[in-house]
Amino acid sequence: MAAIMMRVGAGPFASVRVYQPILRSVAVAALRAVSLSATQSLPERVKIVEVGPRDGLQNEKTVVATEVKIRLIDMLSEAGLPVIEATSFVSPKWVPQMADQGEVMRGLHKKPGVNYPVLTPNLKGFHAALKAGAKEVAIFGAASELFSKKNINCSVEESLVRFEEVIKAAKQEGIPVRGYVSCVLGCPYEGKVSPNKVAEVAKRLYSMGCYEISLGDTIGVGTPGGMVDMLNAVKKEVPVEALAVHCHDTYGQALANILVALQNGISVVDSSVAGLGGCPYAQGASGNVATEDVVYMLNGLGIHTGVDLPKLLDAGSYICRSLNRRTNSKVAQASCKL
Ligand SMILES: CC(C)(COP(=O)([O-])OP(=O)([O-])OC[C@H]1O[C@@H](n2cnc3c(N)ncnc32)[C@H](O)[C@@H]1OP(=O)([O-])[O-])[C@@H](O)C(=O)NCCC(=O)NCCSC(=O)C[C@@](C)(O)CC(=O)[O-]
Repeated sequence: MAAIMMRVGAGPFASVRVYQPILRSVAVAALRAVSLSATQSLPERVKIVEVGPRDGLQNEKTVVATEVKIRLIDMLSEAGLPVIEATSFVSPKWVPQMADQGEVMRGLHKKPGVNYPVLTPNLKGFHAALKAGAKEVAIFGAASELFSKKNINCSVEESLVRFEEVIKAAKQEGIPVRGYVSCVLGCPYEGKVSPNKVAEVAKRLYSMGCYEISLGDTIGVGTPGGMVDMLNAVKKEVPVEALAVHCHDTYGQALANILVALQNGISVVDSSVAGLGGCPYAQGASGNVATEDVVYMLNGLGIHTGVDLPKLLDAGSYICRSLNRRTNSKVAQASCKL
C-alpha cells in the first residue's frame, strides 16, 4: 500500500514533509475481529466542548480578523454550547493565527453558565491567560514522543513537568485545568500508538489534577475497533466520567468513533462548528468532526445537549462566509439544499 505523504508542523515545521505508512497499520488492525457487543447504554446527556474558534481557526492560512473570531464565539454561546474553547496562549511564532488571544478573551461577551477555556502550554501562557481573564485552561500533551517534540518542542516527560507547574499555579488561583492527550489512535510521525501509552499519559495528567482528559484522534485515522481498545486501556487508569473524546474526521470515522465512545460510557465530546480546521501535521487531514453533525446524531438518539441546531447552523454559515469556504458539516450541506 502506498505511503501517505504528510505535511507537518505549524510555525517552524510548516514546510517539513514526512512519509508514513500509516494506512498499513490501520488496515492490519482492521483484519482482526472486534467485539462491540459488550457496550453499555447511551448517556442521557452529552456535554459538547466546541473547539472551532481554537482548534479550527488555528490552522487557517490567512489571519482571521479578531472581530470575526469574537462574533463566532458569541454566536456559539447563543446557540447553547456550554463550553467554547476560545483561543490559545501559545507562542505567536509557532501559531500566528492565535496571536490575538488577549483581544479575543477581552472582546467576547461571556454568557453566564458558559465556560471559555484556553490552551496554555506553559507558565508563560498560563499567566497571560489569567491576565486576559481566562477562568479555565487546558494543557496539551501527547502519547507520541515525536508529536510532542514537533508540537511543543519537548519530550512527553518534559511536557509533564511543565504541565505540573501550570496545574500548581492554576490550583492556587482556583482555575480548573483540562488535559489533552493527542495521537491516541495514531501519530503522523510514529504511526501506531499503543493504548497503554495513551493510558499512561492520561493517568499522569489526571493524577496531577486535570478534571477532564480529552483523548484526541489528532489525525483522524482511528476506527471504532481501535477506539474501544484504547478506551478499555484508559478506563483502567482514569474514571470514565472524567474522559472526553476529540475526533478529527479525516477518514470519515469520527461519528462512528464517537458513538462507540458513548456506548462505552463517555459523555463529553469535542467538536468544531462547520468541521473547521485540519491538522497542521498531516496533509489532507480534515478538521474536527462538525458540531452540527454531532448534535444531529445526538438529537436522533434522544440525547440532550442543550444546543439549538438552527442557531448552530447560523454560526457555521457565518464563519464559512467569513472564510469564504464550504462547510464540512454534512448536516449544514444537507440543510442548505432543503
Ligand atoms: C510550547 C512552546 C511555546 C515552546 O516553544 P519553545 O520555542 O521551545 O519555547 P521557549 O520557552 O524556548 O521560548 C521561545 C520563545 O517563545 C516565547 N514563548 C514561550 N511560551 C510562550 C507562550 N505560552 N506564549 C507566548 N510566547 C511564548 C518565549 O518568550 C520565547 O520568545 P522570544 O524570546 O524568542 O521572543 C511552542 O512550542 C508553542 O507555542 N507550541 C504550541 C503549538 C500549538 O499551539 N499547537 C496546536 C495546539 S495542540 C492541538 O491542536 C491538538 C489538540 C489539543 O487539539 C488535541 C488533538 O487534536 O489531538
